Amino acid sequence: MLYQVEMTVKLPTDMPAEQAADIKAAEKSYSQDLQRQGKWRHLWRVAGSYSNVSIFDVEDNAELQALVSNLPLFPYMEISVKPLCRHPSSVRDDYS
Ligand SMILES: O=C(O)C[C@H]1C=CC(=O)O1
Repeated sequence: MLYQVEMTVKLPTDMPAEQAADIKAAEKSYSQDLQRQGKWRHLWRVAGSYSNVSIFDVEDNAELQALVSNLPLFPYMEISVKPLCRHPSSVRDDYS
């Protein structure tokens, strides 16, 4: 199943810079691993913000919840999720 996930990062303003850098590095590694597995299909920055729009390709709601809740930045993000299905006018044949 495909999901559009929008994540907005809100780190506490008093978080020490080194701690923030460590969490961001862990997040990068985790997200790149999921991208290489094909589970995190797209990752786009929303211009002018500390938000991203992502497309996840996972088995079901439970797998999405497991992956997203393990994000190192999860405690510091607002997240919205929209389930996607194929558009009848789409000419693409590389996804279901
Ligand atoms: O920067 C972000 O949008 C948050 C998060 C998503 C992937 C990643 O490396 O960081």
